[in-house]
Amino acid sequence: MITRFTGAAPPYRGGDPYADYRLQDQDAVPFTDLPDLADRRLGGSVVAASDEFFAERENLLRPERPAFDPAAFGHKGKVMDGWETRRRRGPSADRPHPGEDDHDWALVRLGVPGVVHGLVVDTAHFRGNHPRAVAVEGTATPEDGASWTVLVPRTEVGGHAANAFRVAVPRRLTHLRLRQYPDGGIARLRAHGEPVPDPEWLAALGTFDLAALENGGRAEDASDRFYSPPVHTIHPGRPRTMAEGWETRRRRDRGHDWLRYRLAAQGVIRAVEIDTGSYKGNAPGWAALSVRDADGADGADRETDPAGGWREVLPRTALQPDTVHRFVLPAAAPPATHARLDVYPDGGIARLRLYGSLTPEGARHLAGLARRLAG
Ligand SMILES: NC(=O)NC(NC(N)=O)C(=O)[O-]
Repeated sequence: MITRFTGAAPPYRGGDPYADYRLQDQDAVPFTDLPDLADRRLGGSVVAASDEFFAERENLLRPERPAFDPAAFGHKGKVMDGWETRRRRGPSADRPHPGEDDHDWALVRLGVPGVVHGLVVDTAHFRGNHPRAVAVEGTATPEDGASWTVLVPRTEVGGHAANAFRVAVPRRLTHLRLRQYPDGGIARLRAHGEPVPDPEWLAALGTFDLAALENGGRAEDASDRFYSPPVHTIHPGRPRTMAEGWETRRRRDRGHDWLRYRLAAQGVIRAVEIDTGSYKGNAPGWAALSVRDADGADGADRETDPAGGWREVLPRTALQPDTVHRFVLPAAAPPATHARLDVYPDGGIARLRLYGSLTPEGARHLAGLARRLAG
């Protein structure tokens, strides 16, 4: 466990409900840079729960920060932005307390299967009604009789806190089981990790988006994360608002902003879609795309190459606001494992789609990875 919070938080006394929220220094939770594989926007779902009397299980995967309205009460009690079960009782008048192992559970299907490196069990706003302890298991075979691997053993947690756990289980998981002892409320569950695509599916598709998170792509880094994170650009679908893309702050220097991606595996990009959807007064003026092959023979020359191994495949090109731009790349585009989008001078990018196919080397790499992580 990374954070060490236990016990209840003080009752809410008015003012900012986050003023006394317990979150250790973000730097102590390094895995939150990795995408949340359970994110609802990626298709994550809470498919079942033992109980959800006070608050619905689906709240667990909502992407936004949990909200608290002190005045909101419904027919079932205080309206809570999380998953909250009723209070458990013992079997009889002389044994009024729940048994030692009594607990509630929720079953989560990840939006994107992959290796989970860290979990956050967020009890925001559950101050006197948070669980005493939690446990999390994972599997890739959720049907009856599935074998579950322990990711987090039963551990005491605190109320109104970000309870963070490092996970060291090198397996491709599709489902998680969250247990709370003996009952209570959990606002959010975040499962940060690396997506691991199904190589058979990608082979059947042939040509697909090599950058998409659901296909195993990653937004590795970006020049700016002021308004929104770079991972948004490889989410599925089109964004409905500016908040669902990647937007930089206004630059006041002579530089420019950029996004760097790791592709699903070594592949050849043939068609590029740059979407400035919703960015109307703040779309970049121009964009250029470069690729690099970290697996290829030219890797050795990278140290001496002034471009660091990057090859431009789309020269600096004007962009329109709120538009999907499509570019067909020259037939001779080089194989690549990474891509970089430079935007000039700053602005918002809603989505980047890099359609292409795996090289035989890339396909072999993904098949080997899936085999090793099948466990
Ligand atoms: N004030 C509460 O939150 N009480 C109860 N919970 C809800 N949601 O009403 C409870 O028993 O935990």
